[in-house]
Amino acid sequence: MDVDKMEEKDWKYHGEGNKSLVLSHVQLSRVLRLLKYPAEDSENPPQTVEQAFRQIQNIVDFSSNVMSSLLGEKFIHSGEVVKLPLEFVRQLSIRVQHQRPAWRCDKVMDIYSGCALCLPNLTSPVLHQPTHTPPLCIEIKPKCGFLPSSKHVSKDIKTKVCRFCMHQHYKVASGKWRRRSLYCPLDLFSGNRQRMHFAIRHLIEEPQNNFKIFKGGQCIYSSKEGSDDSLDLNSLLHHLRPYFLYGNNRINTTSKAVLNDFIQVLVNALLSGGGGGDGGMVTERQGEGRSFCEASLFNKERIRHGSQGLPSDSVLFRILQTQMLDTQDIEGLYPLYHRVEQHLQDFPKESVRTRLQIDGPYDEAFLEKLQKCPTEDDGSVEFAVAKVHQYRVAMTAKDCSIMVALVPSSEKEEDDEGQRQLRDFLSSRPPAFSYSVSILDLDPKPFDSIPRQLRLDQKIVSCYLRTGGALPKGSLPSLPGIFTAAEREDCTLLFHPV
Ligand SMILES: O=P(O)(O)O[C@@H]1[C@@H](OP(=O)(O)O)[C@H](OP(=O)(O)O)[C@H](O)[C@H](OP(=O)(O)O)[C@H]1OP(=O)(O)O
Ligand SMILES: Nc1ncnc2c1ncn2[C@@H]1O[C@H](COP(=O)(O)OP(=O)(O)OP(=O)(O)O)[C@@H](O)[C@H]1O
Repeated sequence: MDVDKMEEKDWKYHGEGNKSLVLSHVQLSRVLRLLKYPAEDSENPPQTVEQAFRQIQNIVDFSSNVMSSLLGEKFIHSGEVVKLPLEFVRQLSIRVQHQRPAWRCDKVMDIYSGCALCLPNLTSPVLHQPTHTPPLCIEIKPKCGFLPSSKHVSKDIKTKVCRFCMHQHYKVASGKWRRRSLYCPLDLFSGNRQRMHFAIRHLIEEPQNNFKIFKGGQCIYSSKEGSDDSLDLNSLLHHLRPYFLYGNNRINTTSKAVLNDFIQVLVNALLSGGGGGDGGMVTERQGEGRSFCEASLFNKERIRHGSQGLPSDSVLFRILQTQMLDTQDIEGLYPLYHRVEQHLQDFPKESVRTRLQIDGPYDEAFLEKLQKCPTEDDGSVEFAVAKVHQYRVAMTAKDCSIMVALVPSSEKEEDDEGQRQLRDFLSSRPPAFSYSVSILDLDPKPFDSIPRQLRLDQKIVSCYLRTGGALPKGSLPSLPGIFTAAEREDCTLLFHPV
């Protein structure tokens, strides 16, 4: 990308999270990810250009040297740091301001450093040929997929109800979201198609910041964050229908069938090895007790084919394994964090912080530290720091997103259109898609975010225990058309035999 020839008109607002704002190129399959700062800092940049550059380089290094090795290279696009003309950044910041959701405007885009991360645009993959049907890209932020079993967990409820489901109560109580999502990550990570299907329906019903759909690079379905606007399922179905018309269903494809087929294709991609293909070996998951959340509405008695587990080359398996590097739970980790903190206070030289790689560099030595961490605590600062590093990596895996790009198989790939239709007709299967699976948002979590984690954990658990898992009236999702009353009663009605 030639940064000297950058023109504002070629870039548009694409999206944002808590700490970065993303712009996409109108023609090239590229995005620029810029840092955000608290609005109070908008007059004075909170860090120097060198620090901003280092922060973004750290993101690239962490993704390419650490997360890529744990999650699998094939899923990762680490990108590169670019230095943009300041005037270009300032003009863009003004141009995109009105498109930003109000609830994200407590932070402003960094207009001082000119540093940004340049990445492939995962919502308009290059494998798409412009003449054909645009790709559908589905973004899922799955969050934590297991229940802790650490001996340090002090509240029994944490071993029964997953963090996401408990957190929903806190989010509704604190006004972050008006309605509770009934999505449960443990269902998505189960590897059981029925449970995964159930989980995805709940993501569609109440997407919050966990689910988005893009068509040809445009976001066509997401929560209108902070607003009470109801979601438009009919509009979504209108977009999806052309992708799922096939065989004898060409005319009479019901909304339910379209949605079921869409979810089935998505589940296939999530269980696959990441780029076409059939998935490979099925690996047994951890003990059943850790993989069911008591707050999930999925009726576990109804599982028809037992728990299949996740294929070891699937994106969900890799993410879950990395999340499970959090072996101590925040309650067990905090004293180890405290040991490191104490050591840094006792030896305040910068060289100590550097030797322990508290703020990077995120290189092979960092990866080795966390991979070679002994199982027994010998009381050393090295043990504590390795556990903290593992925890931070697990945090990143608990907060990353998956992007699944679905491209309808082109006529070329399908030997002959007529034959394809006949095959679809005979098999009553949805049409074929090629797909690619990527993981985004693999930033390192700062060392000093750990005390906040402990406080948040305590707030979430005490809120859940205080309310007994009950929610205020009207805070349950109610998107017409996703679940009928009967389906809520019996989720097994939802599924095609597979
Ligand atoms: O703590 P959590 O689980 O609420 O996760 C935070 C996310 O909230 P969520 O619950 O997904 O809505 C939060 O997402 P939102 O701002 O709510 O969209 C961020 O991803 C935050 O990460 P960071 O501080 O920006 O690096 C996330 O913080 P970390 O815990 O990953 O630091
Ligand atoms: N490479 C990419 N291609 C396409 N879209 C992207 C890409 N990277 C990010 N996005 C979009 O921009 C949004 C914000 O990006 P991202 O999740 O990285 O921000 P963040 O501030 O790190 O989020 P968080 O709130 O989790 O900290 C994403 O949800 C996604 O929709």
